Amino acid sequence: MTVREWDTEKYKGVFVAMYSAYDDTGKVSKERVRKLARYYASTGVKGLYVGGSSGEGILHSTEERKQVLEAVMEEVAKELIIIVHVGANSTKESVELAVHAESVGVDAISSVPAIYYRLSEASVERHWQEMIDSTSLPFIIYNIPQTTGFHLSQTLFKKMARQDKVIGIKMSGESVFELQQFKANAEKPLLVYNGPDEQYLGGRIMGADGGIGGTYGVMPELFCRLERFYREGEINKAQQLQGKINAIISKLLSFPSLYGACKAILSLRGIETGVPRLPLLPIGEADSERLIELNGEIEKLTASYTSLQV
Ligand SMILES: CC(=O)N[C@@H]([C@@H](O)[C@H](O)[C@H](O)CO)[C@@H](O)CC(=O)C(=O)O
Repeated sequence: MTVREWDTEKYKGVFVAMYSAYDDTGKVSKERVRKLARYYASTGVKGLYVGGSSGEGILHSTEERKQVLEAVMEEVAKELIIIVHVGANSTKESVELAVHAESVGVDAISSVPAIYYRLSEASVERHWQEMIDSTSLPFIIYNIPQTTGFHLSQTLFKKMARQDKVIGIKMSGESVFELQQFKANAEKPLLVYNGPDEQYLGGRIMGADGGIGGTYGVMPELFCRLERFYREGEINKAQQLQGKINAIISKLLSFPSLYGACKAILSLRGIETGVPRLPLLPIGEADSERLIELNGEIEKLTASYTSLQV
């Protein structure tokens, strides 16, 4: 069998886990999705991760997930690398989304294990395998044990990673040791993405090839700067910037919902994405002053770092 060589370079770097975009009645708005994607295309990020946790994919109908992806592809497919999360509770729906993703030309598909049922490794393996076999696209495992409850073992990971089409893992668990182990245990060069935005630098130092994160969405230029510091070996500067980013993330996490806060910040910048879908909470009036202040802080920090780019 010929081993297919993927251009893994194109998958390395900063990927925004893109938020959902709804109209004012809560329906998915293709127009707003396009506007959000266009904004990210202007910031220097490598690509987008569509329909993941930050994208609320799991709260959307299959049709809505297709609509979101189509809007993204229509707007930025030529400029950004697009990875789409196709994981759903049933394998059947996940496969349908994977096939659709291939038909619109994404660069890779990705999936969490199915949630709700306490699944065996064999079950998760089969779930992923059906998706992998349904397209000719590369596949990126999405490991996020704190939300799915599924702890991916190195054994299953190793087995999955032997396949040509499995090119990477998005490691949203918090252990950078485990992240490093995924990299070390793959029997081929394999992409590892840092998941926790608070330790982007830590993940990179321990072997990640880039990151996929939700809070990048309100400060994409800062994560691009952090990536650049790391690539240029400016570790002290990178450490300082990571500290400043973390102060912002802590404030974002102090609101009733992280996505609500991020979406409200985008709205302050004229990018409307609506409020998150329940049960994720919106941000109330009482928090608006604090949000304006935080947005100002992010913009000031971004300006101070982008002025460094000559
Ligand atoms: C557990 C969790 O949700 N982690 C987030 C982070 O971006 C996270 O929101 C951030 O580090 C703030 O804690 C990402 O790893 C998830 C992600 O990329 C996604 O939206 O799919």
